[in-house]
Amino acid sequence: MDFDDDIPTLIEHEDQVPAPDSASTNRVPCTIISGFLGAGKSTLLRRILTERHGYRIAVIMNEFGDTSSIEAKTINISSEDDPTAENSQEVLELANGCLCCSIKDAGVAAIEKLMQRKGAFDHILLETTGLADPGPIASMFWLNEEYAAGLGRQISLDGVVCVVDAVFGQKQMEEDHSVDGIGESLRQIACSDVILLNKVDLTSEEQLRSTEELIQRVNPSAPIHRTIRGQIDLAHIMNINAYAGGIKGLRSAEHQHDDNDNHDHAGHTVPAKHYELRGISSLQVTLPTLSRHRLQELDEWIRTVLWENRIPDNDHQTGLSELKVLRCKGLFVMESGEQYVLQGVQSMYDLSLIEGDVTGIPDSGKLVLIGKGLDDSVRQSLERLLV
Ligand SMILES: Nc1nc2c(ncn2[C@@H]2O[C@H](COP(=O)(O)OP(=O)(O)OP(=O)(O)O)[C@@H](O)[C@H]2O)c(=O)[nH]1
Repeated sequence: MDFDDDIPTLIEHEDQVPAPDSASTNRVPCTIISGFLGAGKSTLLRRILTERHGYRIAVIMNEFGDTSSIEAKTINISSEDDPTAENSQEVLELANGCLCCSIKDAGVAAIEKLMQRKGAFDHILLETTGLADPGPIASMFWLNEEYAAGLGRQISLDGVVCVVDAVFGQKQMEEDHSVDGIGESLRQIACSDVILLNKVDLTSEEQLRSTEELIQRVNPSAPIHRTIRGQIDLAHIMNINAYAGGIKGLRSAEHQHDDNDNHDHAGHTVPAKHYELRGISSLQVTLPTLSRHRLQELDEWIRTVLWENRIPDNDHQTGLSELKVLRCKGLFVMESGEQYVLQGVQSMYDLSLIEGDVTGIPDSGKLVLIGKGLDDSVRQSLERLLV
């Protein structure tokens, strides 16, 4: 089931995965696959490695696991600096043109080395371990896009996909503990751009709805797709451009419903929705059209929240353990007609002007924050800034 009709999303789904070179750059998009322990990440990736989809995808897995069912030849890619086996990579070349690479070093350098030896790919899928927080990994790739030289610049972060176990997912989320109150399964959901609710063959409709509701409370902006053994149209997880500043990915936002919007007491509309689950919460705010000055103020507000973990107009809230944004997305519509896209992961964020044709993009802006401590005081602070 998709929540696309009910909840706002900044991610577009297309019937076909767009041609790899249709993007404005020739960077190889990288999708991070996160997910709960045993939820079905490897099953999804193994399916992609064996299916005939016409794409040359490099799949980077934690371990090959049982690859005996996959027809592949092994290639050893050793480093020029270290021709001995120590830092070499073992790569499987699959019949459908995909490459499967098991890495101990999940860093950008390992992928660059792979690209140097085997040429560019149409797409890279990177599996994280079931206990990994995808936020820092996503930041690393994003940072790399900005600062890396050479090959590193050719990799761009496309999106983060989280595979959730339909049977145990709800329990995992409800029992998720950690020192700072946000356990790994909640972090994974919070940082995701797309959720796959997998193993739906093993549970009831009631359980599925209840799990979907919980997921939605943690991350209202990620579409949820139900899957069995990772069966998913690749267009839902590849080339989603979740971190790009372009207009792709924004058009579906016009289908958003705001039935439960809040109105402030002065009668102004700064509609907001707030959800919370075990310390992790999200805040969605519909934004009015912005003047340039207001945009600067909003930009400053976001920087303070992201970098100082506090709201700007509340000096008493030192908040380092209170307020923490894990993911933010936004669309800002200017009085001049210009539109800006905000993308943020952890403390990194990017505000970029949408260039070209903006037809079909909604005329009201939106800000979605996902993290910890996003309570009424944060919403009110935004209202004070915007109204
Ligand atoms: N019935 C059913 N079983 C599934 C489905 N998806 C995966 N499985 C099984 O669930 C088990 C775990 O799947 P994996 O793909 O290994 O899960 P994973 O997320 O990679 O696991 P870790 O890497 O250990 O976190 C395997 O035995 C799969 O065959 C599904 O949709 N339905």
